[in-house]
Amino acid sequence: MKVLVINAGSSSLKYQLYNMMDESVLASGRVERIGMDSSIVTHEPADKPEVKNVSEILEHTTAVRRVLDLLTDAKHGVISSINEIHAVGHRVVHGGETFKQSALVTNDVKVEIRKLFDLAPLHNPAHMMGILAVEENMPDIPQVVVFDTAFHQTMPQQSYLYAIPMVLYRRHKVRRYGFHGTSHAYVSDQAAKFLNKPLESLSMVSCHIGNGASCTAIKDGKSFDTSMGMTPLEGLMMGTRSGDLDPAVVPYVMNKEDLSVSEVNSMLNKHSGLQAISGLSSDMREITDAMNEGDKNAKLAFDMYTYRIRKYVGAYAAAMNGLDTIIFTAGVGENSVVLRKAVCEGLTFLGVELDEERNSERSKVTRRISTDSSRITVLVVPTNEELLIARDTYAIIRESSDYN
Ligand SMILES: Nc1ncnc2c1ncn2[C@@H]1O[C@H](COP(=O)(O)OP(=O)(O)O)[C@@H](O)[C@H]1O
Ligand SMILES: CC(=O)OP(=O)(O)O
Ligand SMILES: [Mg+2]
Repeated sequence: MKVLVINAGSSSLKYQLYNMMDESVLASGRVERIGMDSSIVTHEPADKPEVKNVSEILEHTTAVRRVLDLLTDAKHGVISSINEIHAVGHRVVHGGETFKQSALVTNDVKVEIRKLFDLAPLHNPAHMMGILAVEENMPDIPQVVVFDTAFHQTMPQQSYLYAIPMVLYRRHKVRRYGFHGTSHAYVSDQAAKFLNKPLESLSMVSCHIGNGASCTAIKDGKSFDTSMGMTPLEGLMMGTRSGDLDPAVVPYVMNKEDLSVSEVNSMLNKHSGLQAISGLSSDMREITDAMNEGDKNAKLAFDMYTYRIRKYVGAYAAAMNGLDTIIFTAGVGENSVVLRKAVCEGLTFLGVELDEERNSERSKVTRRISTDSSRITVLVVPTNEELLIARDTYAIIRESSDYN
C-alpha cells in the first residue's frame, strides 16, 4: 500500500510518497512560491537524481497535478499510475477541541476544519486547499487528516486554561492548544524505545527547535503541558516569532506606533525573534557564524534563545515534579551542537551532565549526548512528522470499511 503525505502551506506544498510495506520513502519534494510569478518544483525520487524546474503554478490544484505527473513520469517517476496511491495523509496544524486524533476526511470533517480557520488563519485555509486539490485530482482516493494539536488534547485544565474570563473559553474556545504534537509524540516514543523503557514510566521534556519551536512536558506518555498556546506564537523565542511577552505590550505598541491588529500580528509572527534581536537572520546557522565572528547582537539573540529553552525545561521539571529525559529535535535541535551545549550548561543543578564528545558527533540517528552517570538522560532524536502521518493514514484506511 502506498501513501502520499502532504503538508500544504499557503504558498508551498511539501510531499512524500511512502511504501507502507517497509515504510520506505519512494520520493519526496516540494512546490514553492505557488501563486507567485515563478513557482519552483523540486522532486527527489529515492533512486534517481533530483529534478528542479521553474514554471507558473497559480493554485494548489495545479500543484497537486504537477506532483502526480512527476510521481508517474516515465523518466523521473517512481510509480506507473496514480492508481497505485491508496490514500493521502495531510498535516493540519489546528484541530481545536474537535479532533483528539487523526480522522478520515468526510464532508463533516471538512466543515469542522473550516470552523477552525479563525484559530489558525495562516495554516488551516492552506491545508484545506491541499485537501480540495487532492479531491479534484484523485476523487476516489481516501484522505486522512493528522493534527498538530491532537497529541496535546490530554493536557489537564490547569495547563490549558488562560486566567482570563471563562466566558472567552466557553464562547470562543480561547485556550492553549499546543502544536508540533505529531513531532513530540513521535520523538517521545522513539526515546522510550531507545532507552528500552515503557513510555509511561518516563517524565520527559521534548524540545522541538526548528523554525517554529516548542517544548512539551510529557508525563505518563501524554502531553502534560506545552509552550505554544492558542496559536503557534506563544512560548519559546523562534526564528521570526517573539514567543512569550507581557500581553500589555500589544496595546501599548499599537497605540504608540499607530499599528493595526494585522500589523501587530505580523510584527510578532514575522519580524521578531532571532531576526529582530540579531538584525541579521532568522536562521540559527547564520546567527552562530556571526556570533563566532564577534557579532554582539547575534550573541545576544543566541543567549536569549537558549535561555528561554532552559527556563521551560526547568519549569516543566517542576510541573511534573521530576524529569528523566530531555529530547532535542527538529532542524536546530538535531544539528546545533552549540545550542544543546548552551541549554544543558545551565541545567547542571538538575543533574544534567553533557558529554561534549557525544554532543559533537554528527549523526542522523537517535543518540545519547549525556554522560553515562548523568542523572538526566539527554537525547537527540531525529523527528519524522511525515512518517507518523503516513502511519496514521495507513491505520485509519485499513480500519475503515471502505478499504476492506
Ligand atoms: N546545522 C545547523 N545548525 C543550526 N541550525 C540549523 C542547522 N541546520 C538547520 N538548522 C536550522 O533549522 C531550521 C529549520 O528547522 P526545521 O525543523 O526544518 O523547521 P520547519 O519545519 O519549521 O521549517 C532552519 O531555520 C535552521 O536555522
Ligand atoms: C505550528 C508551527 O509552528 O509549525 P512550523 O514549525 O512548521 O512553523
Ligand atoms: Mg516544522
